[in-house]
Amino acid sequence: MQTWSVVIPVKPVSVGKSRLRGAVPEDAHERLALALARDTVAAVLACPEVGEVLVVTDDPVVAGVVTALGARVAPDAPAAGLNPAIRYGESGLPARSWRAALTADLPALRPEELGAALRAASVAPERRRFASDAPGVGTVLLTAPPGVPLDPRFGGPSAAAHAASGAVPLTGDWPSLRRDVDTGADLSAAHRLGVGAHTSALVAAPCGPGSIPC
Ligand SMILES: Nc1nc2c(ncn2[C@@H]2O[C@H](COP(=O)(O)OP(=O)(O)OP(=O)(O)O)[C@@H](O)[C@H]2O)c(=O)[nH]1
Ligand SMILES: C=C(OP(=O)(O)O)C(=O)O
Repeated sequence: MQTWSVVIPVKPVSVGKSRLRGAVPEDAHERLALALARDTVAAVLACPEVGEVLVVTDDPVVAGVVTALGARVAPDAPAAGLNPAIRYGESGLPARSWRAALTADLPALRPEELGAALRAASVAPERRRFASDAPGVGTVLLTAPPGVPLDPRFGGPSAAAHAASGAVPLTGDWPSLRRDVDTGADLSAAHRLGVGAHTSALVAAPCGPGSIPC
């Protein structure tokens, strides 16, 4: 079994997850953004295939929470957006490691599904691999074998961008891995799959009074 080093970029919660604003009361938005990242990082650290997690963030609260979970933290030194943050994080990983980048908005992530995706990424073809999000438009996971740069193309229709750059899609049935949360509807879908403890604590049961949208 390969052991993976995983980079997770996290935007400061004061500005992150802007498309999700309104899904919970305004005064809970930043706590929700923090909870999404916290549940994601906890699931990644619980995955036996993962040897280390490096979170790239300028948010001191996120940094404190993920450090307590067992992740390493690097500042977002480039301050130039998501892909530069991932490249910067990658530069801090062991040179000959199997590497992955994962978004921090996967609150339903199950460690066994991430592990299955990483195992699939470590067999032939030993190339850059990616897992698209549930709609098949974005990307949740990008991987590279030792010696091959991740060369991330996250943002917008990134599944097509990763494929065009030569990365090979991972085709497994991993609903919790593919369920990123950008909108209230995504949050409802994640809640139906079963979210981690911190997200769960902030999200009422779907379809009830005062609940997130169904
Ligand atoms: N360190 C860092 N992480 C980023 C940056 N931009 C996005 N991310 C992270 O990259 C992942 C995917 O980004 P999005 O899903 O678009 O998240 P977002 O930018 O917070 O969401 P919106 O404001 O709704 O666009 C999330 O884990 C974000 O926290 C950045 O400039 N720096
Ligand atoms: C950054 C990405 O995520 P989102 O769909 O949240 O913009 C992406 O899919 O490349």
